[in-house]
Amino acid sequence: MKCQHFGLCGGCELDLAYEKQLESKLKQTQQEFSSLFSSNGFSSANLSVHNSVEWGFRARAEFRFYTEQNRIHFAMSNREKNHRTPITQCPILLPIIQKAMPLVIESLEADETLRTKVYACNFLANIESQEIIISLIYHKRLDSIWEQKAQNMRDRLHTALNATAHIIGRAKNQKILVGDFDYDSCVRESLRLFADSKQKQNYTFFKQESSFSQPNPFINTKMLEFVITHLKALYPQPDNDMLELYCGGGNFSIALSGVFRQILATEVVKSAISLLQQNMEQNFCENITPVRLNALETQVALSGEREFFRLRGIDIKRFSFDCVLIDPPRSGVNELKILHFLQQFNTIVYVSCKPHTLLQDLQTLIQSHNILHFGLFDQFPHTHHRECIVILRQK
Ligand SMILES: C[S@@+](CC[C@H](N)C(=O)[O-])C[C@H]1O[C@@H](n2cnc3c(N)ncnc32)[C@H](O)[C@@H]1O
Repeated sequence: MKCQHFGLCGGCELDLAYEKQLESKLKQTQQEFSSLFSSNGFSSANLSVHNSVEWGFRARAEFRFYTEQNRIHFAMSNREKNHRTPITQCPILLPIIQKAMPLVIESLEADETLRTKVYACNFLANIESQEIIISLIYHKRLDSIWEQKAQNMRDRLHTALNATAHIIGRAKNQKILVGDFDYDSCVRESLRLFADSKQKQNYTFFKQESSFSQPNPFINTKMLEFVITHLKALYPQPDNDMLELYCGGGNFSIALSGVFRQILATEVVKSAISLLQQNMEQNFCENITPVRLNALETQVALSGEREFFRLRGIDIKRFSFDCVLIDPPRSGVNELKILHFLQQFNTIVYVSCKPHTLLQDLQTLIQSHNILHFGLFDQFPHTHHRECIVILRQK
């Protein structure tokens, strides 16, 4: 293992050659889903596996600080014990985050205002390693002196990293932005899909410090390509409409806007909906309608069970949905009413970060649908985590 903190920090778990890790994830998935596959007539040999870059892939990181003999360190908790391990490097992070880590420590050690009562630090960077947000979180009120010091720190980081650096100071009921953000608390990422082919799809996507964003941008590119490729085969012309639940800032919505005539994208978090609106504007996507509704509310609204003020001005009847895409949190859909609603669509795309809940939800969905494609994506090498995308079609 390349990392000196392996076994002490609670992050990585697998100390195996990368090919062996993929093999074992594939085997485990085939075993767990074998009876579901056979009852649905899907051959597990058709399960596709998508590898990640092995190191330098993670665009988000969260650390605590740990002070020992007047020296400040990044820290991670050990999985079993409630013990903080000092971290000096982390090779799974994007190169710009790895480069920024010792510079952050240097800045804190050199300045008492920045160092006092700081207890955590989050990083968010873009795939190109050209832009980074460093969030410093405090147990104290931040004042103008802190802001000036943070500005100096940002200028130093900017030069040392040869990249755009921003600092966010957070404390109770307080958030101070230090940097020239293009959009509130966001980094700008250039997505290059199908880079080696004629159907290149390049666009810009904003990722926000406080909202969900895909942690491994290399795997995210592969996930988007997988979904676009298979949906384009089902929908060669943009004549159909798609409903999306759990859309976040529009990672899938923006990528799929060329495949569909219209997309209705729903999500529970208000700031994620604003982020999606910003991403639509940035990419001139006029065929996406974002609405803040949770998954159950979406089902209730579209089934005509109740009217929502949040849907005022939106003519639901103008949509003719054929496809639904869902990307729920780890708990899955886990609601029979929503699963039955999903069964009304010809195509279901299920993006899952937890095979266990995916398996549970699929038990219902395969009663009406056949599995066409099943992709396993290695979002987090060196851990047991498995990300799956399943595309189902009505029987
Ligand atoms: C795994 S993220 C996926 C986001 C997006 N598809 C992406 O790729 O970035 C799950 C999203 O579901 C949202 N969410 C969580 N519970 C929800 C619910 N009950 N109804 C709707 N959205 C929900 C979260 O806010 C989050 O944005």
